[in-house]
Amino acid sequence: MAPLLEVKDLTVRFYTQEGVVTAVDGLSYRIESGEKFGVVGESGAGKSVTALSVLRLIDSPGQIESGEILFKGEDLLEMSESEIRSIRGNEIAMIFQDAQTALNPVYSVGGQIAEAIEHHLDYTPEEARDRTIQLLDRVGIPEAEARFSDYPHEFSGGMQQRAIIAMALSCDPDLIVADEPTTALDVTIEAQILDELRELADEFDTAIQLITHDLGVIAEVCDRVMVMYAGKPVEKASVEELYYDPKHPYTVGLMSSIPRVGDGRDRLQTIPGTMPDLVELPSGCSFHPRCPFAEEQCTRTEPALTDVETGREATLDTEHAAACIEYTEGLSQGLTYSVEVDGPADDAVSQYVEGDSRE
Ligand SMILES: Nc1ncnc2c1ncn2[C@@H]1O[C@H](COP(=O)(O)OP(=O)(O)OP(=O)(O)O)[C@@H](O)[C@H]1O
Repeated sequence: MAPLLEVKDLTVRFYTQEGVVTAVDGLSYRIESGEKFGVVGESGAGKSVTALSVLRLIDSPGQIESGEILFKGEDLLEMSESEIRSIRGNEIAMIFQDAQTALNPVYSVGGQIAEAIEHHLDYTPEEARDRTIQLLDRVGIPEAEARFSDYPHEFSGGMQQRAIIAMALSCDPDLIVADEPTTALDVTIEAQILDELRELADEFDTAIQLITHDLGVIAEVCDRVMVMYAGKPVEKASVEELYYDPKHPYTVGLMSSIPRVGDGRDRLQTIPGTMPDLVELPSGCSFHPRCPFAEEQCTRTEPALTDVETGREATLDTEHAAACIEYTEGLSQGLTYSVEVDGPADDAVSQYVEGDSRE
């Protein structure tokens, strides 16, 4: 059976007055049926553009330049507008950060969900209403039946986001693309909603592509993760591997921004510097100007995404891949640093935070 989603060599550009922005550059990844796949990186990494591409929602001045987006083996980029519309909201649902734009203020919350169910699943109005109430209840809305007719403004932000999740699940999609679904919420509510999202997606066997700038959110929900920097994947691994054995210096830097229980800090250090201008990327490895481990050759050589075990170029089947010259095949000596950690990356993180590069 074909994998649920396979993105191959996707490149997306925006033609702006400042120049041509390559927001996504030769990106490939795969999501298996039922899998929870995280995409993480700072603002401007190309996460949202990737998500919008999967839904074929890139508008001018943006353009999908090349690549394939295979959904159950069929290329979404080759489909007609009407074919893609029947997939959107039906087989692939989406959840965005801003609930306000997803819920129409002039219709009741329950009414909107029920209408989507009637339309997509061919239910009678009564069946759709019952299923809506069940779903609202399942996502944790108290007295779901009584609240069916409430308008969006009568829901708190957290409840609105729960309703959006109910809406996304209502048509039993195979894939939910969730872009920063809980960023606007308070941390406790965020954790509850992420738990529910994960639980419901497991129950319905729905795959998730979860986009976030927060590795803590990935840990709550995902099985596998792709770290993006300046439009490219810099590391791909299972969540466990990524946390216990991160290979790319950027990943380690992102870890230093996860708040830890008991460390007394709220949001911690962020990686010094900012994402480069995507119109004119630095030479060599795009991350080198911010990398505390960078050496001269990092300014000249752009590292391919490499299997960290074999040193060969990564494929979609590679378990753990990183795009750092440290892992590139043929490098006679490698770099002198190593990001090796026993615990959850603590040593490497503190090394990073202190700006202390290797010997
Ligand atoms: N409509 C647009 N017009 C021009 N450039 C755009 C547009 N949308 C995105 N871009 C470019 O693509 C880059 C990647 O954007 P994207 O929204 O995917 O980043 P992101 O990783 O999702 O960050 P964020 O968390 O801020 O959304 C941006 O830095 C910007 O340069």
